[in-house]
Amino acid sequence: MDRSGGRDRGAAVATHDLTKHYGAVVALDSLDLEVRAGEIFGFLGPNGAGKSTTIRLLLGLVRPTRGTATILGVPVDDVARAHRLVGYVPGDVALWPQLTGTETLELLGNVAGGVDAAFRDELLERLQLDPSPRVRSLSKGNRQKVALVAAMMTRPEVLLLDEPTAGLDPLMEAEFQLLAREAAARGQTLFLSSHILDEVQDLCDRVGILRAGRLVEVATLNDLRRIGATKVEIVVDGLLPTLDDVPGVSAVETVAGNPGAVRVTVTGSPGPLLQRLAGVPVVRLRTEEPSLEEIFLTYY
Ligand SMILES: Nc1ncnc2c1ncn2[C@@H]1O[C@H](COP(=O)(O)OP(=O)(O)OP(=O)(O)O)[C@@H](O)[C@H]1O
Repeated sequence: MDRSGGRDRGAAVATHDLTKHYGAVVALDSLDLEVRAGEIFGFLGPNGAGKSTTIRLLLGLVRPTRGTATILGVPVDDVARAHRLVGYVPGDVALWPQLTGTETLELLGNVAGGVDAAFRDELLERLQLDPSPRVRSLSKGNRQKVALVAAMMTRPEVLLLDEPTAGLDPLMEAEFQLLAREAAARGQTLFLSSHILDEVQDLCDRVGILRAGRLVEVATLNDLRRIGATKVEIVVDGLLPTLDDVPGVSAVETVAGNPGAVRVTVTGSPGPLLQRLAGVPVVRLRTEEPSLEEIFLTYY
């Protein structure tokens, strides 16, 4: 979905052959990715897949072994310019323990510039964060909220968020989702890493799936659902036609005790199966869509 309001600003995030080795470990292997301006892009993968490494590379916090990355056309190694365009929440939020939340936001706001104080206060209220205690005495979830407010309060063009809702309770997670949608509606781009499918499935336009440092898929969630195999149970009155050779049909299982019943798995269009069943007295046809969880497990 294009939420950029028709503005054509090119790719918000673009990487080419982006690669990071740590000794013998290939944390990220030749990533080619384009995230469009104004989209909410989910970056999914199991622990250790390379999500945080990618975000650190985009922030210029680590240097690539090979390859390039840009934020709205600005090379990420031009740190001063690139950081004017981004807000971020790191995976392991590290803040100054001796400062209060308010002081932290003031400090980070001075560095970033362009803080809208009214919007910052709205964020604090909506995330129900009292920023007056010292950071050292804040819970993990509340520290996460400080980082979220700091990332969002300047309304940056691009938000790079590494597991942004880690430690938030479900109510606050829902509020974060609202804030993320509002940001995208304003034309901001969100790049959201997560290993939790639920977190991205309601929010993201497209997702990239990373496994062991390699991008294995980039697709909309609807496309992913279509890629998955649908289970179909068919009951006919009489003899079943042969189904093994129907294009897209696999895992044909008969049902014990019922010679007219069969379970099959269909990938892609169900058309060929329906053609084969034309003229057969079908008494029951039940389909079961794959859950996104099942689809993701096939990638992981
Ligand atoms: N500083 C480092 N030194 C050595 N190896 C590292 C370093 N940082 C990351 N790695 C390795 O690179 C790989 C990718 O790690 P990364 O933190 O990017 O994964 P991730 O997808 O963010 O995982 P998680 O969901 O657990 O945060 C892992 O094998 C990790 O052990």
